[in-house]
Amino acid sequence: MAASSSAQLVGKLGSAPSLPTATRSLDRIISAKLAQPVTFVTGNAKKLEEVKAIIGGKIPFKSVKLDLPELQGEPEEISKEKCRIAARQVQGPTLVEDTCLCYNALNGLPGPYVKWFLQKTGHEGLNNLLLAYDDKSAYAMCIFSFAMDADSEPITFTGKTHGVVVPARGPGDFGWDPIFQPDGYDLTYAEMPKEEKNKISHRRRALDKVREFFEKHDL
Ligand SMILES: O=c1nc[nH]c2c1ncn2[C@H]1C[C@H](O)[C@@H](COP(=O)(O)OP(=O)(O)OP(=O)(O)O)O1
Ligand SMILES: [Mg+2]
Repeated sequence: MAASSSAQLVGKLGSAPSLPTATRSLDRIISAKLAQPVTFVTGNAKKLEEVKAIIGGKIPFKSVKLDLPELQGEPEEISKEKCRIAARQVQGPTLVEDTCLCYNALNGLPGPYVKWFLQKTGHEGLNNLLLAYDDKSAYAMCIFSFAMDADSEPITFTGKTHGVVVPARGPGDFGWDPIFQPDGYDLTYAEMPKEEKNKISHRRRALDKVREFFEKHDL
């Protein structure tokens, strides 16, 4: 971020020292038009493709490819911490997201750890995790976090799509898409045309909230 706009933001923060951090950060967002486009940080090209297809042109953003740490904890905290780490590098308005695949029979696991299960055990392993259970239902969840800069408390936006876990069907070019079949469809995410997935996906639902927030605050 340019030194002048950074100083301007710090000035706004300094003017409301008694407010709780989250309120203060929202106050700064409301009162400060973005001095530079949002930087969406991800190491995943497929995510970026979907984010572009869903909000490209609606929210001006650029992207940076960084290998962010895979953190542990509750999904919302993971996403916020990921945003704080990314914002330190970006030095300006920062957007990240963390994606979970949550099995109801396993009280939300593998959740944020799905990346490792996928990497180590593949689609078959992700199915086998549910062998002991009749309940194959799951939800895909995306939590975006946005921060004005490294000093701001990130704000989160969550989107969920419910469905069932099935043996892999369809192209295997994006994560666990072949084993997730959203409710109301006979097709897995992988079998759907991209435009269809982007209409109903966890990512779409979260990004609708991000967009509303940007519109509401005229960013
Ligand atoms: O819509 C999706 N459909 C299928 N698979 C997906 C989707 N979205 C993320 N995924 C995969 C990527 C990774 O294996 C894990 C989430 O981990 P997650 O840390 O959020 O993603 P990542 O490390 O690939 O990229 P990033 O640099 O943004 O953290 O689920
Ligand atoms: Mg990651």
